[in-house]
Amino acid sequence: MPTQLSVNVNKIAVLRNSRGGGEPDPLRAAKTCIAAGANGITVHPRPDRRHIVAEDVYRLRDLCRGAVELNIEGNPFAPARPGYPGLIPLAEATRPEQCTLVPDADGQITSDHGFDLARDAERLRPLIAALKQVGCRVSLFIDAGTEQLDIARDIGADRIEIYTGPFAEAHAAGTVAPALADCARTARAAQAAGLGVNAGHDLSQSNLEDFLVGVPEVLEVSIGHALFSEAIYAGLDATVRRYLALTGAT
Ligand SMILES: CC(=O)[C@@H](O)[C@H](O)COP(=O)(O)O
Ligand SMILES: NCC(=O)COP(=O)(O)O
Repeated sequence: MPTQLSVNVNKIAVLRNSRGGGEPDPLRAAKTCIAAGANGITVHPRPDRRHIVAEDVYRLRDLCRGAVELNIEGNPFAPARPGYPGLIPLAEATRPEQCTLVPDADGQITSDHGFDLARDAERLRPLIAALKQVGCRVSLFIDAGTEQLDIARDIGADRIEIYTGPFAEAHAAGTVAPALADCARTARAAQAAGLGVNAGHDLSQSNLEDFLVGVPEVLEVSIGHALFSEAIYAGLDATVRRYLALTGAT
């Protein structure tokens, strides 16, 4: 079965929020991704509303329903606050096909580590049960190299998502072998425990093929930052030419 691609549209909302209007619209970007064949849409609404907000998630829910998987990421321990309902209430309201739980602290620039399963398991257990109750598949964000994946299965998780930031960094530095081996070992341990394996963070056209060759049977990758960076470069030439046609310079 080919690895499914879920496009993370956070970055479209970063650009939109920088001007305070409605453009670019994550919904329109998601529509284009789905029309191009993407298998899912990922969002990571953060309590500080820096990019995707709950209102986006409701609209994306309607767009994805019956078409592709909606994957909502977030810290299940982060409390609700004005403008942020909390991950579990948001999932209860929107019933995404998948929720990926990520242990992000407030104000982190981006996700940079997975759960400590031995420490976090008992707090996660009832939250995973609540998500399963509304029909979500539950995936836990996990560092490559993590042992004890039986714990993840025992508390009710369906999948893990391997945090691929260190792999991507090592790939760019030309020293990828140990990081890739860590990812492969963790994937095998998760699969042996009966869990599915997703992966994400800083995956790109430069490193994805090597990752998928080195780590077998990855069910889904979620990609945002690099995908939209690459899309800017891919579309820039044609866009400049269209403006020049409008100014009469060509
Ligand atoms: C969970 C994860 O891996 C992150 O990549 C995250 O979804 C990205 O979040 P930001 O777009 O806020 O950096
Ligand atoms: N779960 C990872 C994700 O959704 C996208 O991460 P990135 O490609 O924006 O680093």
